[in-house]
Amino acid sequence: MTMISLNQVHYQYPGSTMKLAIEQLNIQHALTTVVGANGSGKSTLLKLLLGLYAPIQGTISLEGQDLKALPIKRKLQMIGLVFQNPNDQLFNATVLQEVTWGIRQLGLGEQRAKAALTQVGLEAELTTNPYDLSLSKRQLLAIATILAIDPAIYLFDEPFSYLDFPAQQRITALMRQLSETGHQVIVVTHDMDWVATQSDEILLMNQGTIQFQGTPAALFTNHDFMEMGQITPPRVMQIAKNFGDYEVYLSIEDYLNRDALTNKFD
Ligand SMILES: Nc1ncnc2c1ncn2[C@@H]1O[C@H](COP(=O)(O)OP(=O)(O)OP(=O)(O)O)[C@@H](O)[C@H]1O
Repeated sequence: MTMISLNQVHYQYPGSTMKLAIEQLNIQHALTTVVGANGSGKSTLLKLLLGLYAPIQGTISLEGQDLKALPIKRKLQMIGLVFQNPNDQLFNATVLQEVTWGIRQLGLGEQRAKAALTQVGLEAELTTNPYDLSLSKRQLLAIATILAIDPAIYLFDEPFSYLDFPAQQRITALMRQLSETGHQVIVVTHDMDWVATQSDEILLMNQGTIQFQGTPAALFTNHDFMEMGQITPPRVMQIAKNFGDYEVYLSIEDYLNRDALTNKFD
C-alpha cells in the first residue's frame, strides 16, 4: 500500500477566507473515509492529493516522493479521482471512447477499457453517448474511467450521491475488493451508515483542519467530534437509543449480536 504523507500543508483559494492547514497527516489504511460539515475542506483535500491544486506551502508525498515532483504520467498512474458530479469528468462521444481516453494518454492496453466497463456493469453501453445514460450510470462510467487506469490510490468524492441502490452496492463491493488487493481507497461521504460499516479509518475535517483520525467506534462514541462534524451516528445507534440503549453499534449485525459484543468497544 502507498503511504500518503502531508507535512505542514497549507492551501487557500484565491480571494477566499477558507484556509486549509494540515500540519502532519499519514494515510496508510486501505479504506479511509473523510467526513465533516459542508465547507470543512474535504473536496479540497482530495484535489490537493490529486495534485490538481498545489499547496501554498508544505509537502504532499506518496511513498516518500514529493507529489509535485512526479511526472504527470506517473501521477495519473498513482492516483485517480472520481469527481462528485460525473458531468465534470465526461467529455467523449461514446462510453467506450470515454474509458479509452485516459488509458490511451498513458499508453496502456485498450482492452482494459472493456474490462473496466464490465466491472461497473456498463458492457452493453459501449456505443451510447455518456449524456444519454442515467445519472447513476454516468457516475458508474466516471468510476470506470479511473478503474481502467487502475491507480494505486483511488479518491472518491461523494460517490453515492447519484448512484441508485444496486449501483451503490456494486461500488461498495468494488471498493472493498480494491482495498483488499493493495490499493488505497479514500472516500468523502456524508453517509454515516456507510462510514460506520466500511471505514478502516476516519478523518474528521473541521474548518480546513483534521480534528480526528481513528476508528468508527472511536468517532461515534465522541459527542464533541460528532457535534463538530455535524455528524449523526449510524441509524442503528439512533434506533437502539430509542430503546434506552446507548451502546455503540456500527451495523445491524452488531446490534443483533449485542450480547456477544458487550465491552467490545471499551
Ligand atoms: N474554487 C473555489 N474558490 C473559492 N472558494 C472555494 C472553492 N472551492 C471551495 N471553496 C470554499 O472552500 C471551502 C471548502 O470547500 P470544500 O468543497 O473543500 O468543502 P467540503 O467539505 O467538500 O464541502 P461539501 O461537503 O459541501 O462538499 C468552502 O468554504 C468553499 O466555499
